[in-house]
Amino acid sequence: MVIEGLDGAGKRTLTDALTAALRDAGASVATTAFPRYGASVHADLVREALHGEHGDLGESVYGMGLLYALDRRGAADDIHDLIVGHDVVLLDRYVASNAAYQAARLREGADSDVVRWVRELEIDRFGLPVPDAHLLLRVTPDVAATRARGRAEADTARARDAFETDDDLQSRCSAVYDQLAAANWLSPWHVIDGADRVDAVDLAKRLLA
Ligand SMILES: Nc1ncnc2c1ncn2[C@@H]1O[C@H](COP(=O)(O)OP(=O)(O)OP(=O)(O)O)[C@@H](O)[C@H]1O
Ligand SMILES: Cc1cn([C@H]2C[C@H](O)[C@@H](COP(=O)(O)O)O2)c(=O)[nH]c1=O
Repeated sequence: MVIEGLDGAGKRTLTDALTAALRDAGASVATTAFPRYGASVHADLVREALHGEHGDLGESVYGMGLLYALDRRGAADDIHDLIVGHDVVLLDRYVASNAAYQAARLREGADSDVVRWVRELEIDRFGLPVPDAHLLLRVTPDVAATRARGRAEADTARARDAFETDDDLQSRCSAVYDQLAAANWLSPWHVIDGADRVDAVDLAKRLLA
């Protein structure tokens, strides 16, 4: 199960709450977040590029898309093992993040070459598992930006990066996410209203039903 949404939407917060609720209900749960900052050289290159290092690398849509994909490729065996060993595997961002953000950066939609490229590269060529479902944690770009700003003010180690500070990109990305959800891209998508606190206990019950 993949949790997707804009920067600052609350995915990490929901992942933590849902993990606790699922465990309380008796399920074995594993979680992973992408990019795997601090755990993969490709993810660390991404972070550095999003903070202005490595010349024009951060401007390259396909270059950045490939780095995100290589980060996940390095985790492919681990993800397969987690799926075998747990009732639920929660992924905080996955292949759909790459599709949404890179399409948004190119000012394209869900039906675009870059979205097809992401799928062919990550699923067909790298053999990453196809998720059973996506949860789109939907908030307006304004709400997401406010939350991301608040987080950066509270934690200086979490300074906003080039994608987070680009309001137009976040708006386009929100539109692409809606299109991916409407098309049930890769698997069924469930849209969750993230404007208020999500009831993780209720969500866990529905997921386990
Ligand atoms: N429902 C909510 N209402 C108000 N604030 C929230 C809510 N959910 C999360 N937050 C706060 O918003 C900020 C961003 O949340 P979080 O880190 O979970 O987002 P994220 O989607 O994982 O972000 P990113 O993709 O940028 O890592 C945090 O400070 C968090 O405490
Ligand atoms: C996994 C992934 C992420 N992105 C984008 C989305 C965010 O703006 C940044 C970093 O993610 P974080 O949640 O803020 O840590 O990268 C992407 O474009 N492609 C991906 O595959």
